[in-house]
Amino acid sequence: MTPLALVGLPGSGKTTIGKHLARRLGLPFVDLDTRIEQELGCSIRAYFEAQGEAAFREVESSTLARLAGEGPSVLSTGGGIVLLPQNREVLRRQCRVVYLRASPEDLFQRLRHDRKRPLLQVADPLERLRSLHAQRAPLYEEVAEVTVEAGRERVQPVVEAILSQLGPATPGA
Ligand SMILES: Nc1ncnc2c1ncn2[C@@H]1O[C@H](COP(=O)(O)OP(=O)(O)O)[C@@H](O)[C@H]1O
Ligand SMILES: O=C(O)C1=C[C@@H](OP(=O)(O)O)[C@@H](O)[C@H](O)C1
Ligand SMILES: [Mg+2]
Repeated sequence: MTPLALVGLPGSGKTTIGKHLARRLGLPFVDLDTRIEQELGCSIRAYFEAQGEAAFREVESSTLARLAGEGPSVLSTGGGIVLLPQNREVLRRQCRVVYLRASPEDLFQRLRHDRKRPLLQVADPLERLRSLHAQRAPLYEEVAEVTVEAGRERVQPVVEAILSQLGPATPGA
């Protein structure tokens, strides 16, 4: 059985929804960013600031490749996981992928006071979210088997929408 991977922009709920979904399916929950932080021994924001984004992407890519081969789980990724082609290949071939779709405006409302996300620590985070959305939405769509609206719905209805769209072949169901 393959991992169920959640993709989407920062704040779309990958970590939050992933925990609920894993509990519902009786599967282990793995948050890629948390795993990376444990392995690096520092926060992603600190690593970004010290080593730069390219170094983070390398660590992220090798961690994804390893976790995707570890068996069934709900795997919450980071928002930039789709940037490298090799990650898209791993997601397409080795995972069932759910895209949590949300508008930059809704995400800005959620994240305006959040200080953990390095890419949003800029003068105009809404503009940054708009440009991340323009760049990444086609990439999320390219890897996703299922897309659910996650910007305005509460957590539980998003979980139900995912389960009903994935259907009976859902791992662990
Ligand atoms: N469907 C939702 N409705 C309301 N708040 C949400 C929803 N999904 C996530 N949140 C909140 O938004 C913030 C970002 O969620 P998070 O799960 O960290 O997103 P991601 O992992 O995609 O960056 C958290 O404070 C979380 O509680
Ligand atoms: O969008 C991105 O490029 C990133 C999103 C973050 O995860 P979330 O999507 O959970 O915020 C984290 O992986 C890192 O800060 C980079
Ligand atoms: Mg997250």
